[in-house]
Amino acid sequence: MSELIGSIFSEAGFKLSPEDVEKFGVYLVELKKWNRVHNLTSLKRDEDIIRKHFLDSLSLVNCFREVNVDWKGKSIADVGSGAGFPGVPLKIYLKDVNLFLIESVSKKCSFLEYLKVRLELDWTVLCQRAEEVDTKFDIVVSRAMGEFEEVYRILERLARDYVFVMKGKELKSEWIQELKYNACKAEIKGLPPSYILWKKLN
Ligand SMILES: C[S@@+](CC[C@H](N)C(=O)[O-])C[C@H]1O[C@@H](n2cnc3c(N)ncnc32)[C@H](O)[C@@H]1O
Repeated sequence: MSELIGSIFSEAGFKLSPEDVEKFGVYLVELKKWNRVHNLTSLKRDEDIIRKHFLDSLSLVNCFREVNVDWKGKSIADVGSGAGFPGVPLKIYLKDVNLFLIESVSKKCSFLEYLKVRLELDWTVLCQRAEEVDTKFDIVVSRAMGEFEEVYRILERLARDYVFVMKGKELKSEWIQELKYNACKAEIKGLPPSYILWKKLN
């Protein structure tokens, strides 16, 4: 298992420490265990979970680098985090970020609270609808929370500096021209190319 995790990440250019590999291993085991009772992910195979959830979440790191985002010590909110994507892989890899996971479904919040203890990491779970959160965060990230046209305002209201939305393969010109978003093209070995929309607010 550790070998598979290490090799998938290193092939894609992410060097993980043995501790990080172990944390991703525990995450995988717990996700599959909880998935037997709660529907947290439709993916069943280890390799699919590692690539499509863990590695895909880290495509944000490449976009942060491309945009020159200084994430160290910053607050990052993952909105509609579900089983922790992309926030938890970001926390494992970046470490020095103050992570908030916003998720409205209580069984998913319970998983995120449990996972924090199992991984011996620190983050805050805000178990409520994002529309009801009245704090601002330096960086707001989100994956698969809903239609872009419906979520971008919710995300921008929560962000002090940046919004990053993982959009997959879809990119509409109006998001760039009318809503003034920019796009990173994530090309990570082992994953189909995908877009991350981003906007600097200040
Ligand atoms: C399709 S899942 C994606 C989960 C995760 N981001 C991922 O990429 O695997 C969408 C998640 O967003 C949550 N969600 C949707 N709208 C929300 C809102 N307004 N506030 C908080 N959570 C929301 C849902 O409960 C669900 O867990």
